[in-house]
Amino acid sequence: MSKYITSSNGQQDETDYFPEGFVQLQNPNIELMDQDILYHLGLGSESHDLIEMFGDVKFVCMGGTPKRVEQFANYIMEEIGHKLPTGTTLQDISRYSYRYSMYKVGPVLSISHGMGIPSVGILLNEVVKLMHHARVQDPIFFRIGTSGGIGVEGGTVILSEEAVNDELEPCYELSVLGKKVRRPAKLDKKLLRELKSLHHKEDPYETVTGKTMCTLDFYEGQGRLDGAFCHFTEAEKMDYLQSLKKEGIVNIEMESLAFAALTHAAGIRSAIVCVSLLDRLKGDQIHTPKEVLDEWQMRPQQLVARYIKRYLQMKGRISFDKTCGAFTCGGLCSNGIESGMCKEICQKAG
Ligand SMILES: O=P(O)(O)O[C@H]1O[C@H](CO)[C@@H](O)[C@H]1O
Ligand SMILES: O=c1cc[nH]c(=O)[nH]1
Repeated sequence: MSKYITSSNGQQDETDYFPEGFVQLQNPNIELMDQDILYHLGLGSESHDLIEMFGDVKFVCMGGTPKRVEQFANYIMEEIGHKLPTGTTLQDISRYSYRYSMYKVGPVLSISHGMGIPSVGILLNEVVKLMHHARVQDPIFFRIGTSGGIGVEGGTVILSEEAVNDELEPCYELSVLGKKVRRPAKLDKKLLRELKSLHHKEDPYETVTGKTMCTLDFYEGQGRLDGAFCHFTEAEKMDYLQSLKKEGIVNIEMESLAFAALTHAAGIRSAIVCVSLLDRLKGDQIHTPKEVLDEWQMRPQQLVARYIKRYLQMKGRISFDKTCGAFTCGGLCSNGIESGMCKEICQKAG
């Protein structure tokens, strides 16, 4: 029988947020090991000084392809005005793993996760351990992805409220020692609101929120008629997609369940920002020209970059008021900026 993982306080679906904000592992074995080899990242806790290399990380941004995460690394470098040491260029830190690509730009890590739950699941195990070994405090994870919209035009940016499986449950199921273990696939609600508030009226596209369905396949698994295998009719497909729409599903992709569940289980705040590549109620094949798709894929990156920039700007403006003995954010808190963000920075500064 399936069961929910329970946290140490015995609650069914809550994870503990550890006091100092360090990422804790829910695995006592790791501390007993002489070294921890992060095999798929090409890193290790003894072979590399992980605190020195990654201790200042605040944001971990993930996307499916090596190209996208390299592009995001270059883009965020421009946006936050990060300068590389003279004579150096951006390097793929995980290049010798031949699995994933990872770039570091100041407090931002940009990492490719490949396609599907197994690939993102393996990566998350190692990145969560990396955060732990590097003693990173309160990291925020983003998935910057693509998806098929349901009643949502191509080019629309979609913020996931929750990730659901194909039975529409917000639940990631994994077989552990032959038994099904279920973990709640929860995303951070406040982060979602903050991201939503960063959509600009002038943006030439819509930003919508809703449930994201995560599947194990791109073709039959997403009700496509154009795979190598198909034993259902167009009418059956349309009935199915319309039923998803009625349930509040706005897009379909292939990593959100594991991403939401594993970040939540690790006590890490996370959000998923995808662009829709097409409206699945209108077709299956992606006809849009490559240059247009490339521009669309920048849209989730822009939103996440706005969040990161604002966070860093606000952090830079925190000062200590000697008169009242409190940290102030240059008046930002009272100027309509999402107060949660200020509070988090203030608390950390304090
Ligand atoms: O665009 P990314 O982030 O790779 O993700 C989406 O694209 C892939 C399918 O083309 C799946 O992995 C799906 O989740
Ligand atoms: O339809 C789509 C488009 C991108 N990614 C998916 O998983 N499905």
